Amino acid sequence: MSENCNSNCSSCSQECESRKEDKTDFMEKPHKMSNVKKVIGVVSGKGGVGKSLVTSMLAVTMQRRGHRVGILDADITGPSIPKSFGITEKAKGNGYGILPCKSKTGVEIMSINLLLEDDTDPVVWRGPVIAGTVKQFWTEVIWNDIDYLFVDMPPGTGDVPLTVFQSIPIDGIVIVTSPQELVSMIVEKAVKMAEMMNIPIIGIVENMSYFKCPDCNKEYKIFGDSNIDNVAKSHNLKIIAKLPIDPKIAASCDRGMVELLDDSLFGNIAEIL
Ligand SMILES: Nc1ncnc2c1ncn2[C@@H]1O[C@H](COP(=O)(O)OP(=O)(O)OP(=O)(O)O)[C@@H](O)[C@H]1O
Repeated sequence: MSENCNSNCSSCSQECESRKEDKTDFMEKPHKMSNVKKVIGVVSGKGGVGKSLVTSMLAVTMQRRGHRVGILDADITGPSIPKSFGITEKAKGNGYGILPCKSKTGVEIMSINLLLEDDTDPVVWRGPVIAGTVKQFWTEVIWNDIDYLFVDMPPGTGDVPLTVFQSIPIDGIVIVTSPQELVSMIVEKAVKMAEMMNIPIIGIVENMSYFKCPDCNKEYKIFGDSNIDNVAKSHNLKIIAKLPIDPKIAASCDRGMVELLDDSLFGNIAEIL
Protein backbone atom coordinates (compact mmCIF):
# COMPACT_ATOMS: atom_id res chain seq x y z
CA MET A 1 0.00 0.00 0.00
CA SER A 2 1.36 3.47 -0.92
CA GLU A 3 2.17 5.73 2.01
CA ASN A 4 -0.09 8.35 0.36
CA CYS A 5 -3.04 5.92 0.27
CA ASN A 6 -6.39 7.68 0.64
CA SER A 7 -8.36 4.38 0.41
CA ASN A 8 -9.96 5.51 -2.84
CA CYS A 9 -8.81 3.07 -5.53
CA SER A 10 -10.77 4.86 -8.24
CA SER A 11 -8.51 7.92 -8.10
CA CYS A 12 -5.25 5.96 -7.77
CA SER A 13 -3.25 4.09 -10.41
CA GLN A 14 -1.07 2.01 -8.03
CA GLU A 15 -1.37 -1.77 -8.58
CA CYS A 16 -1.01 -2.56 -4.86
CA GLU A 17 -2.22 -5.64 -2.97
CA SER A 18 -5.07 -3.84 -1.28
CA ARG A 19 -6.55 -2.59 -4.58
CA LYS A 20 -10.35 -3.06 -4.62
CA GLU A 21 -11.92 -2.96 -8.06
CA ASP A 22 -15.55 -3.08 -9.11
CA LYS A 23 -15.51 -4.87 -12.46
CA THR A 24 -18.93 -3.52 -13.41
CA ASP A 25 -18.19 0.17 -13.28
CA PHE A 26 -17.12 2.40 -16.17
CA MET A 27 -14.54 4.37 -14.21
CA GLU A 28 -11.40 5.23 -16.12
CA LYS A 29 -8.04 4.90 -14.39
CA PRO A 30 -6.08 8.10 -14.01
CA HIS A 31 -2.68 8.46 -15.70
CA LYS A 32 -0.19 6.21 -13.93
CA MET A 33 1.88 9.22 -12.85
CA SER A 34 -1.17 11.06 -11.42
CA ASN A 35 -1.92 11.34 -7.72
CA VAL A 36 -5.23 13.08 -7.00
CA LYS A 37 -6.65 13.01 -3.46
CA LYS A 38 -10.12 14.52 -4.03
CA VAL A 39 -12.17 15.23 -7.16
CA ILE A 40 -14.96 17.82 -6.89
CA GLY A 41 -17.44 18.43 -9.70
CA VAL A 42 -19.00 21.87 -10.11
CA VAL A 43 -22.42 21.63 -11.78
CA SER A 44 -25.26 23.94 -12.75
CA GLY A 45 -28.74 23.43 -14.10
CA LYS A 46 -28.19 25.80 -17.01
CA GLY A 47 -25.48 27.87 -18.67
CA GLY A 48 -24.34 31.34 -17.68
CA VAL A 49 -25.04 31.18 -13.92
CA GLY A 50 -21.34 31.44 -13.02
CA LYS A 51 -20.25 27.78 -12.85
CA SER A 52 -16.79 28.59 -14.26
CA LEU A 53 -16.41 31.58 -11.94
CA VAL A 54 -17.28 29.43 -8.91
CA THR A 55 -14.90 26.64 -10.08
CA SER A 56 -12.10 29.21 -10.41
CA MET A 57 -12.89 30.84 -7.04
CA LEU A 58 -12.99 27.48 -5.21
CA ALA A 59 -9.61 26.58 -6.73
CA VAL A 60 -8.06 29.98 -5.93
CA THR A 61 -9.39 29.87 -2.36
CA MET A 62 -8.06 26.36 -1.66
CA GLN A 63 -4.70 27.23 -3.26
CA ARG A 64 -4.46 30.24 -0.93
CA ARG A 65 -5.19 27.93 2.02
CA GLY A 66 -2.02 26.00 1.15
CA HIS A 67 -3.43 23.05 -0.85
CA ARG A 68 -2.23 21.80 -4.22
CA VAL A 69 -5.07 22.44 -6.65
CA GLY A 70 -6.00 21.62 -10.24
CA ILE A 71 -8.88 22.47 -12.57
CA LEU A 72 -10.09 20.03 -15.23
CA ASP A 73 -12.21 22.12 -17.60
CA ALA A 74 -14.79 19.58 -18.78
CA ASP A 75 -16.93 22.32 -20.34
CA ILE A 76 -15.53 21.52 -23.78
CA THR A 77 -17.93 23.64 -25.85
CA GLY A 78 -17.71 26.70 -23.57
CA PRO A 79 -14.22 26.66 -22.04
CA SER A 80 -13.59 29.86 -20.08
CA ILE A 81 -11.13 28.80 -17.35
CA PRO A 82 -7.83 29.62 -19.16
CA LYS A 83 -9.08 33.11 -20.06
CA SER A 84 -10.12 33.96 -16.51
CA PHE A 85 -6.63 32.88 -15.28
CA GLY A 86 -4.94 34.80 -18.13
CA ILE A 87 -3.24 31.70 -19.55
CA THR A 88 -2.26 32.10 -23.20
CA GLU A 89 0.44 29.41 -23.55
CA LYS A 90 -0.44 25.96 -24.88
CA ALA A 91 -0.25 22.69 -22.93
CA LYS A 92 2.80 20.53 -23.60
CA GLY A 93 3.60 16.83 -23.37
CA ASN A 94 6.69 15.11 -21.93
CA GLY A 95 6.72 11.71 -23.63
CA TYR A 96 4.68 10.12 -20.80
CA GLY A 97 1.54 12.25 -21.06
CA ILE A 98 0.11 15.76 -21.27
CA LEU A 99 1.16 18.34 -18.68
CA PRO A 100 -1.40 20.85 -17.36
CA CYS A 101 -0.54 24.57 -17.63
CA LYS A 102 0.29 26.36 -14.37
CA SER A 103 -1.41 29.62 -13.42
CA LYS A 104 0.51 32.52 -11.84
CA THR A 105 -0.21 31.21 -8.33
CA GLY A 106 0.36 27.55 -9.23
CA VAL A 107 -3.14 26.19 -10.02
CA GLU A 108 -2.72 23.37 -12.58
CA ILE A 109 -5.20 23.70 -15.46
CA MET A 110 -6.24 21.55 -18.41
CA SER A 111 -8.78 22.82 -20.92
CA ILE A 112 -9.51 22.29 -24.60
CA ASN A 113 -8.48 25.92 -25.19
CA LEU A 114 -4.93 25.00 -24.11
CA LEU A 115 -4.78 22.51 -26.97
CA LEU A 116 -6.56 24.35 -29.82
CA GLU A 117 -4.32 26.34 -32.15
CA ASP A 118 -6.68 29.32 -32.03
CA ASP A 119 -8.80 29.59 -28.88
CA THR A 120 -11.61 31.27 -30.82
CA ASP A 121 -12.06 28.09 -32.90
CA PRO A 122 -15.48 26.62 -32.05
CA VAL A 123 -15.65 23.01 -30.91
CA VAL A 124 -18.27 21.54 -33.24
CA TRP A 125 -18.09 17.93 -32.10
CA ARG A 126 -20.60 15.19 -31.42
CA GLY A 127 -21.31 14.13 -27.81
CA PRO A 128 -19.14 10.96 -27.77
CA VAL A 129 -16.10 12.89 -29.06
CA ILE A 130 -16.60 15.57 -26.40
CA ALA A 131 -17.01 12.96 -23.67
CA GLY A 132 -13.91 11.12 -24.98
CA THR A 133 -11.89 14.34 -24.71
CA VAL A 134 -12.92 14.81 -21.08
CA LYS A 135 -11.92 11.19 -20.35
CA GLN A 136 -8.51 11.90 -21.91
CA PHE A 137 -8.12 14.91 -19.60
CA TRP A 138 -8.32 12.35 -16.78
CA THR A 139 -6.41 9.39 -18.28
CA GLU A 140 -3.69 11.11 -20.30
CA VAL A 141 -2.98 14.25 -18.30
CA ILE A 142 -0.40 13.94 -15.52
CA TRP A 143 -2.08 15.39 -12.40
CA ASN A 144 0.92 15.30 -10.14
CA ASP A 145 0.22 15.51 -6.39
CA ILE A 146 -3.11 17.30 -6.42
CA ASP A 147 -5.08 17.66 -3.17
CA TYR A 148 -8.22 19.04 -4.84
CA LEU A 149 -9.08 18.63 -8.52
CA PHE A 150 -12.09 20.81 -9.44
CA VAL A 151 -14.01 19.71 -12.53
CA ASP A 152 -15.94 22.46 -14.35
CA MET A 153 -18.69 20.10 -15.52
CA PRO A 154 -20.48 20.33 -18.86
CA PRO A 155 -23.89 21.97 -18.29
CA GLY A 156 -27.14 20.00 -18.04
CA THR A 157 -27.90 16.33 -17.47
CA GLY A 158 -27.38 14.89 -20.97
CA ASP A 159 -25.03 12.38 -22.54
CA VAL A 160 -21.79 14.28 -21.91
CA PRO A 161 -22.21 15.06 -18.19
CA LEU A 162 -23.49 11.50 -17.65
CA THR A 163 -20.37 9.99 -19.26
CA VAL A 164 -18.16 12.32 -17.22
CA PHE A 165 -19.90 11.29 -13.98
CA GLN A 166 -19.49 7.62 -14.91
CA SER A 167 -15.85 7.80 -15.96
CA ILE A 168 -14.20 10.21 -13.52
CA PRO A 169 -14.42 9.31 -9.81
CA ILE A 170 -16.14 12.43 -8.48
CA ASP A 171 -16.04 12.53 -4.66
CA GLY A 172 -18.70 15.23 -4.35
CA ILE A 173 -20.45 18.01 -6.25
CA VAL A 174 -21.02 21.70 -5.69
CA ILE A 175 -24.23 23.01 -7.25
CA VAL A 176 -24.18 26.56 -8.63
CA THR A 177 -27.44 28.40 -9.04
CA SER A 178 -28.74 31.94 -9.30
CA PRO A 179 -31.94 33.48 -7.93
CA GLN A 180 -33.63 34.08 -11.27
CA GLU A 181 -33.72 30.39 -12.01
CA LEU A 182 -36.57 28.26 -10.84
CA VAL A 183 -34.26 27.35 -8.00
CA SER A 184 -36.20 24.54 -6.42
CA MET A 185 -36.71 22.71 -9.71
CA ILE A 186 -33.10 23.09 -10.85
CA VAL A 187 -31.65 22.09 -7.49
CA GLU A 188 -34.06 19.17 -7.26
CA LYS A 189 -32.90 17.90 -10.66
CA ALA A 190 -29.26 18.15 -9.58
CA VAL A 191 -30.03 16.45 -6.25
CA LYS A 192 -31.83 13.57 -8.00
CA MET A 193 -29.04 13.14 -10.54
CA ALA A 194 -26.43 13.07 -7.77
CA GLU A 195 -28.51 10.43 -5.94
CA MET A 196 -28.80 8.33 -9.11
CA MET A 197 -25.03 8.54 -9.62
CA ASN A 198 -24.40 7.91 -5.91
CA ILE A 199 -22.37 11.11 -5.53
CA PRO A 200 -22.57 13.21 -2.33
CA ILE A 201 -23.62 16.85 -2.61
CA ILE A 202 -21.14 19.11 -0.83
CA GLY A 203 -23.36 22.19 -0.99
CA ILE A 204 -24.88 25.00 -3.03
CA VAL A 205 -23.42 28.32 -4.13
CA GLU A 206 -25.95 31.01 -5.02
CA ASN A 207 -24.31 33.37 -7.50
CA MET A 208 -25.62 36.85 -8.43
CA SER A 209 -27.55 36.72 -5.18
CA TYR A 210 -27.65 40.51 -4.59
CA PHE A 211 -26.01 43.78 -5.56
CA LYS A 212 -24.41 45.94 -2.87
CA CYS A 213 -24.58 49.67 -3.62
CA PRO A 214 -21.02 51.05 -3.39
CA ASP A 215 -22.38 54.43 -2.17
CA CYS A 216 -24.80 53.42 0.60
CA ASN A 217 -23.89 49.70 1.15
CA LYS A 218 -27.57 48.76 0.81
CA GLU A 219 -28.18 45.32 -0.71
CA TYR A 220 -30.58 45.04 -3.66
CA LYS A 221 -32.09 41.74 -4.84
CA ILE A 222 -31.85 42.43 -8.56
CA PHE A 223 -33.43 39.11 -9.53
CA GLY A 224 -35.96 39.14 -6.69
CA ASP A 225 -35.99 37.11 -3.48
CA SER A 226 -34.54 33.67 -3.82
CA ASN A 227 -35.93 30.50 -2.34
CA ILE A 228 -32.50 29.02 -1.73
CA ASP A 229 -32.69 28.84 2.07
CA ASN A 230 -35.92 26.81 2.00
CA VAL A 231 -34.68 24.54 -0.76
CA ALA A 232 -31.41 23.89 1.06
CA LYS A 233 -33.28 23.17 4.30
CA SER A 234 -35.74 20.76 2.71
CA HIS A 235 -32.89 18.72 1.15
CA ASN A 236 -30.57 19.11 4.11
CA LEU A 237 -27.95 20.83 1.96
CA LYS A 238 -25.30 23.34 3.00
CA ILE A 239 -25.23 26.80 1.45
CA ILE A 240 -21.51 27.30 0.82
CA ALA A 241 -21.72 30.95 -0.25
CA LYS A 242 -23.99 33.68 -1.60
CA LEU A 243 -22.03 35.78 -4.10
CA PRO A 244 -23.03 39.32 -5.08
CA ILE A 245 -23.30 40.69 -8.61
CA ASP A 246 -20.10 42.67 -8.77
CA PRO A 247 -18.64 44.40 -11.84
CA LYS A 248 -15.17 43.71 -10.35
CA ILE A 249 -15.84 39.96 -10.72
CA ALA A 250 -16.71 40.26 -14.42
CA ALA A 251 -13.77 42.60 -15.06
CA SER A 252 -11.29 40.28 -13.28
CA CYS A 253 -12.46 37.27 -15.32
CA ASP A 254 -12.30 39.24 -18.56
CA ARG A 255 -8.77 40.45 -17.80
CA GLY A 256 -7.42 37.06 -16.71
CA MET A 257 -7.08 38.15 -13.10
CA VAL A 258 -9.46 35.83 -11.25
CA GLU A 259 -6.60 35.04 -8.84
CA LEU A 260 -6.77 38.59 -7.46
CA LEU A 261 -10.44 38.34 -6.36
CA ASP A 262 -11.36 38.52 -2.69
CA ASP A 263 -12.18 35.05 -1.32
CA SER A 264 -13.70 36.13 2.01
CA LEU A 265 -17.17 34.98 0.89
CA PHE A 266 -15.85 31.41 0.77
CA GLY A 267 -14.71 31.79 4.40
CA ASN A 268 -15.00 28.25 5.75
CA ILE A 269 -14.70 26.34 2.48
CA ALA A 270 -11.67 24.31 3.57
CA GLU A 271 -13.72 22.67 6.37
CA ILE A 272 -16.66 21.95 4.05
CA LEU A 273 -14.62 20.33 1.25
N1 LIG B 1 -21.33 37.42 -9.44
C1 LIG B 1 -20.98 37.93 -10.62
N2 LIG B 1 -20.86 39.28 -10.80
C2 LIG B 1 -20.50 39.78 -12.00
N3 LIG B 1 -20.25 39.03 -13.09
C3 LIG B 1 -20.36 37.69 -12.98
C4 LIG B 1 -20.71 37.06 -11.74
N4 LIG B 1 -20.73 35.72 -11.93
C5 LIG B 1 -20.39 35.51 -13.21
N5 LIG B 1 -20.17 36.67 -13.85
C6 LIG B 1 -19.81 36.86 -15.27
O1 LIG B 1 -20.85 36.22 -16.03
C7 LIG B 1 -20.27 35.53 -17.14
C8 LIG B 1 -20.66 34.06 -17.11
O2 LIG B 1 -20.04 33.45 -15.99
P1 LIG B 1 -19.42 31.96 -16.11
O3 LIG B 1 -18.61 31.81 -17.37
O4 LIG B 1 -18.75 31.67 -14.83
O5 LIG B 1 -20.77 31.16 -16.23
P2 LIG B 1 -21.01 29.61 -16.59
O6 LIG B 1 -22.17 29.17 -15.80
O7 LIG B 1 -19.74 28.83 -16.43
O8 LIG B 1 -21.37 29.73 -18.10
P3 LIG B 1 -21.35 28.54 -19.19
O9 LIG B 1 -22.32 27.53 -18.72
O10 LIG B 1 -21.78 29.25 -20.44
O11 LIG B 1 -19.93 28.02 -19.25
C9 LIG B 1 -18.75 35.76 -17.07
O12 LIG B 1 -18.41 36.84 -17.90
C10 LIG B 1 -18.51 36.13 -15.61
O13 LIG B 1 -17.39 36.98 -15.46
